[in-house]
Amino acid sequence: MSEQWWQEVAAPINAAVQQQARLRQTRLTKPQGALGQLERVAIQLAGLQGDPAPQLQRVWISVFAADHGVAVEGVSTVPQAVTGQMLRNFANGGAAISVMARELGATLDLRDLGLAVPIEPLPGVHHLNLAPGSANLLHEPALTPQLCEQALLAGRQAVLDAVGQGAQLFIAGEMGIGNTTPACAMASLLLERPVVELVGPGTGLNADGLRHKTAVIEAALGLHRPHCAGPLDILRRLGGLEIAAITGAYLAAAQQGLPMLVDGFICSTAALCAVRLNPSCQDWMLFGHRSAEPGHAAVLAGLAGAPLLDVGMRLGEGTGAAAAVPLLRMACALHNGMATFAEAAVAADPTAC
Ligand SMILES: Cc1cc2ncn([C@H]3O[C@H](COP(=O)(O)O)[C@@H](O)[C@H]3O)c2cc1C
Ligand SMILES: O=C(O)c1cccnc1
Repeated sequence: MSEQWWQEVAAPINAAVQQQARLRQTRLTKPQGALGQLERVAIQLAGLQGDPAPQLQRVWISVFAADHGVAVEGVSTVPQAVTGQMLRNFANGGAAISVMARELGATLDLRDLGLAVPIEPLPGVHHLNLAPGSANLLHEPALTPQLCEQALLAGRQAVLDAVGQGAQLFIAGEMGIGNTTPACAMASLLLERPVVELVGPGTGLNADGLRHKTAVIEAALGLHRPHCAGPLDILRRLGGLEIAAITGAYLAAAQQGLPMLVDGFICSTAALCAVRLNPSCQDWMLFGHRSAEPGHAAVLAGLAGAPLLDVGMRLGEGTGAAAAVPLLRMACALHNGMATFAEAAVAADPTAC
């Protein structure tokens, strides 16, 4: 493997199959474009899967958990111990993403990159324990170059495991108390937008809390901005273990030819970083929802991403992506199962005019 594996170009899209799917959509018994985004995503999935009849039976969800040193600055409403407690909840089946994975018949894969408050080993969870969370980005880089590299590779490994199990769609989720702070800091530098336009309440900060969080992020940017020459510096200095792992996962998914459905603000910021590191991975991304976290809209715009849902969710864990899977499955079923004008003997074929 080359030193910078993430720069290897993404898998090619099957343009011929995509064109075939586009043509089929014009022949199905409906006015042109009447199924809106459902048409667009079915065509996209056909091209990505290289299959004129795209399928989404096997969905894989990897949730990456890690703590953040900056949490000690009071940028979240809850203590760091909640990261590990929620990981246990994921494993025990009680978290939102656990329920959604069951409902979807999806694989729920859990990866612990490093917690500040250790928990007992959980059966079925990959405890990587790279570090006891990231360092406090208010005072120093969140990650060392070595940790950043290890976290990127951990994300890649999750994708390789998903591919090995025959996954047809990859969803990344995150759990890390305080992680809307690093995500906001990264988004501010990646998009060159002021912090105030991107910062949000995360778990539910009030106005005072939001002002404090904004000041912390601005101070951190003052420290790191002069040292950030590109997306890798931004990831390493301002990100965190799970954000780097998700970035690595997205890069690897595109390289492996595995379509991915991106979640909310934090995952989308990792997606933006992945696209800045390797623009070829963008074609493999679909976007599940627009989170209520205010900065998400700007990050999506930076990715030219059209989210399928906008239902006021702001949880993370991969839940906004998981919520969109039934809609994607519906899009595939319509694409594969509807009759054409010729088959149904419907004389309203717009392509015949
Ligand atoms: C019980 C609980 C479950 C969660 N699941 C995801 N998050 C979400 O909230 C955190 C980010 O918000 P902030 O930056 O304000 O800490 C992340 O862990 C994210 O996944 C949760 C947060 C809580 C409290
Ligand atoms: O959009 C997200 O990913 C999000 C928003 C708030 C808290 N945690 C995650």
